[in-house]
Amino acid sequence: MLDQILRRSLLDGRRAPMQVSDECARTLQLLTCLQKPQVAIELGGFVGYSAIHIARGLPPGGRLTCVELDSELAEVTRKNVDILGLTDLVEVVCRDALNFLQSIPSESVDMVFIDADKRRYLQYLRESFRVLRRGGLLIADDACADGDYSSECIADPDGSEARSAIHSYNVSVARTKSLCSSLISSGHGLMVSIKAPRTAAALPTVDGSVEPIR
Ligand SMILES: C[S@@+](CC[C@H](N)C(=O)[O-])C[C@H]1O[C@@H](n2cnc3c(N)ncnc32)[C@H](O)[C@@H]1O
Repeated sequence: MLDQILRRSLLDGRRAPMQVSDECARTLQLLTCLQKPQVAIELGGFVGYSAIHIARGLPPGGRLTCVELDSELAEVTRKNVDILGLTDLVEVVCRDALNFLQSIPSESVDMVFIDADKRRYLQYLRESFRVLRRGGLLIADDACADGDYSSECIADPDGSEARSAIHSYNVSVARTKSLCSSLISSGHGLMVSIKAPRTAAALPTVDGSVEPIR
């Protein structure tokens, strides 16, 4: 059923497939099951494939907000979520991901999955770090930076800006003592980080350096 939905959503040939791999989707579902988030956020919905897997891993009472900039894709995601009977669990918001994150109160979110504009990964990191509660889970797709990003952004035709931003993201999470991170090699790589449950010592900055928490 899920495969049929995905195939139908891509069939018109206007969209290059950019959803996570099947293996990655299962890993996301598994991580969601383990984290048991009440409040989860996904940045970059596309046609809803990863959103559906995250939603399937949610505990009772848990909700996912899926943020997608493209109104047509947001509508396709809504439709696909509805076909699978997950409408009560997923809200699809048509909005810029960074702008959305900036509107969220600090330490109010249990899980963030980053998969929107690759060039903005460091900004997403900083805002996600702020909105995550201690013990919150942060997952970033494409951590191996080995995908073809040429179809994702007209302003970055060879994907070099995307690759460089992902690299800076990886360096930044590795240097941030208040994040415990590890790379899972599903698909193009999932960088998985937990915000330290105890006193945070430092937070990431947009240039990849680390500054102490005041
Ligand atoms: C790689 S796809 C997401 C795939 C999806 N997570 C999945 O696995 O099924 C990236 C998506 O991010 C969306 N996007 C790009 N820039 C964005 C932005 N600034 N804010 C929100 N969404 C954005 C694109 O329209 C695209 O649908």
